[in-house]
Amino acid sequence: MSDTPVIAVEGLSKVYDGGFQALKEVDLAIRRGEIFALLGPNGAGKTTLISVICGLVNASAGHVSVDGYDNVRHFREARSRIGLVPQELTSEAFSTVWDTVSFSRGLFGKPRDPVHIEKVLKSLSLWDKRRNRLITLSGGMKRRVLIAKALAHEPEILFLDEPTAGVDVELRRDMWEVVRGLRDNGVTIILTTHYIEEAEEMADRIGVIRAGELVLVEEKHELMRKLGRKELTLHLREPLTTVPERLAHHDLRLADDGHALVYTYDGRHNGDDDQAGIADLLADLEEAGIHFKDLHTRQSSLEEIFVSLVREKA
Ligand SMILES: Nc1ncnc2c1ncn2[C@@H]1O[C@H](COP(=O)(O)OP(=O)(O)OP(=O)(O)O)[C@@H](O)[C@H]1O
Repeated sequence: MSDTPVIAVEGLSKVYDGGFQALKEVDLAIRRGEIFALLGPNGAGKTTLISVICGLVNASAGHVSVDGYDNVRHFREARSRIGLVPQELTSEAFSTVWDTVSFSRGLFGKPRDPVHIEKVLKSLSLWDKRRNRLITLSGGMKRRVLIAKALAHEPEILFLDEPTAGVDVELRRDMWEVVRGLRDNGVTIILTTHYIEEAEEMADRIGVIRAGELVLVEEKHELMRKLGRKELTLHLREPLTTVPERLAHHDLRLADDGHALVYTYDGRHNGDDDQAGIADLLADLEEAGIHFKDLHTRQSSLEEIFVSLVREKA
């Protein structure tokens, strides 16, 4: 993986006609070969950001370079490196899979290359359906056709706008496999999603956009480690009505009508600190004569982290 970002966004702002500012001085560097998930509430500016990077919407200020090419001055070079997967198939209902995908390649001025189209269709398990008209395909296959179209001109970078919006769980997992496969073949992937689970499952890095500002860009694991909270739940033999005074210095609360004690600790202090905290707690419990019959731990999900982040910045 080279160090030069495959996409460099600098000081990008967008004010739409009418004066609405949808992006505010966004800086972002996408690494070659990564899966980057852009998260944000409705109207945060995700689609605007993608559209500006892809050259579909003009920026009001700032620059974007794609593989070293300025996306305005060298639009063709920049755009040819990008595949864009929209949410839905428009028109073309009566074309065949093969024709639709081949046509997309032509739009980028690339010479016909049946071998490449065959490779793309096979990689997306669409080969058997190549003679089918789009109207005869299932929802999942149509989504695959969208990806095939975006890959027809051999882009290095693939943007997926809400790749699994409104699809069932099985198809979602299936799409995740497809996207991972593309990444394994060296394609850089940028996806927007409302499903935090999707980012948690797939992304190497996560960017959170809120009201046009990129409020955070972080390695997924780092984000979960830094902001994640951990919980230890002790299921008690005898229920308690209050947390005993001698345990008050631990961060404890009662749950399950006094049948459980929940100890919350910070994901930040992984390691010795926590070990000491839990060991102290257990010793104090023993001394207080509180016995438990079972315990379990959990770590906060990206969803919880995200909700607290968006709330924090509000
Ligand atoms: N052509 C336009 N003219 C004026 N305002 C626009 C235009 N397109 C988008 N906006 C506004 O810019 C803001 C960002 O929109 P954008 O579509 O980028 O958000 P998003 O994060 O993709 O949202 P969603 O998750 O709902 O798709 C919104 O307030 C939207 O109303």
